Amino acid sequence: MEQGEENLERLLKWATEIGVSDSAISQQGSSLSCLGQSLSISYFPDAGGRGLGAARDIRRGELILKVPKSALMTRASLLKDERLSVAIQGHSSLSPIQILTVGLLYEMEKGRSSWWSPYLMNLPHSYDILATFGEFEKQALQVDDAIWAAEKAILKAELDWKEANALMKELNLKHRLQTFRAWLWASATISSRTMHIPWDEAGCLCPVGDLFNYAAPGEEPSSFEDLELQAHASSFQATSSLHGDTTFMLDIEQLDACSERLTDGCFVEDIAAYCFYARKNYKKGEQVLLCYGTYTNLELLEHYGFSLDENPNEKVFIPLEPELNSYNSWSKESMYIHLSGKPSFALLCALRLWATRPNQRRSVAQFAYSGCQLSAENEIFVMRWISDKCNVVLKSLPTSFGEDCLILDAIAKMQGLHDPLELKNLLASSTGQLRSFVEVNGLQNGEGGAKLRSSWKVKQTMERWRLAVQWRVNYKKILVNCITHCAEITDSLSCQKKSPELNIA
Ligand SMILES: C[S@@+](CC[C@H](N)C(=O)[O-])C[C@H]1O[C@@H](n2cnc3c(N)ncnc32)[C@H](O)[C@@H]1O
Repeated sequence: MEQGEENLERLLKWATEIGVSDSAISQQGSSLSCLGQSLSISYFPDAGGRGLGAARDIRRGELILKVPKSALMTRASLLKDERLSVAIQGHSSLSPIQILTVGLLYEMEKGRSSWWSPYLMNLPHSYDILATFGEFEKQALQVDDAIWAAEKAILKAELDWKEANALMKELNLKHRLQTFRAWLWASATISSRTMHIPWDEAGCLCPVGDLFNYAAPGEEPSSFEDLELQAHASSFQATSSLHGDTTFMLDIEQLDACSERLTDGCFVEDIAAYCFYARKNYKKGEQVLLCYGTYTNLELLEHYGFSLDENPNEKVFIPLEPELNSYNSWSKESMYIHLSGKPSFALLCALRLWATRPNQRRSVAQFAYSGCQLSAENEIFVMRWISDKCNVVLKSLPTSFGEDCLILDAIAKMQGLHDPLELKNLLASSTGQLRSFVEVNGLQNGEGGAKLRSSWKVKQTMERWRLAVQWRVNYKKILVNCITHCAEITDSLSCQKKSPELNIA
């Protein structure tokens, strides 16, 4: 058996002993594995890698996993260690997340003697959140807002680490656990894996529960989603009561308590356990996904180290005239382009009003705010204005959408090639941004292919570079879609204007 498999087996055995269960019927200690009834660990190459699959057909709203409070790694559970607890008292300025981060490193130091060791040894060895990006990957984001987000994330991580240095020294952590690299690992673990708990803003690490990969919530308002889920949950409550097992209920208050993070998992006070509920029906073998919250791709990259090609919550902001804000009460955050390329409701309203003669604005404001077109001329002006802005943004970036798609293909090819000779030839023939990657990573000599294949660091840089290019491809795709959308509207309105009986102006 491979080391990875052995480690997973150890995790499942330990989790079973401490009461983690994917079965609605409590079977602490009586089952060989805490999984197998509803879920099983599988590998999903296109959606998060290691994750949890349905071990049977699952109905929406069903409780699929329960992790007792005693298994959660929280600040409170870590601070049961007296040495840590005493040391922390002298560092009251550290934030809850900094304390959880130090606590995690402190447990890592304990190695096999840590109570959480079966869990800790199954954590990823490295992460790709924005704070881990080097200069090359950061610049590969191309868009100022994204580069700033990366810079901010890196500076924040450095500052947090420096502030926690004294405590780590006092705890006498091994040198390698006191490095910025180790800090990045621990803070990325916390950023990408913690779940909300009502009693601690730092959240908790939830063994087994943190194996669920992410699915974005749809476009429907979350309150509607919640209501639907609540309705289903009440029927689940009735069913489970029939079995005389009232512990497996998800009531409305508990559901409301599910917060920004894993919104379909929440801590249920009555049974003192973290509970996970299926957000839709699943067929046996399908990956069971969880919604960690509503995130744009940049936010996903920042906190979780991945982005989605089809993220319904993606937003692309285009530069707006400063005076635009004085004509409306929409916030800047509400004026953006959707995944589909369509302008947001607020952006359209604001621009329609802004494009109206000042002395007419008052009289048409009501129409504009209800989302109506004001006239064909007005709409055509607005569409052309948006389209021009999108074009300006696209042209200001160093590479085009088409070039980026080719770069992504080339990266995929490099990541998939295993023959050093083929890799060497590919590297030798590289041009443009691929050439820059080759040079920055010292791959230009004859050994480049072998280095690319064997160096963990180069592979990591390439994966982060891929993530940056993938992010900007999706960003540009939305701008391209928006230009197409604007052209379609403009064309159709121009045609209508030419036929007087259809003129809507
Ligand atoms: C809570 S963990 C999920 C389990 C994780 N795959 C593992 O092997 O431990 C969250 C991490 O999984 C990965 N992930 C989750 N959902 C994903 C998705 N839809 N696409 C790509 N990566 C995803 C990201 O690396 C993210 O930081």
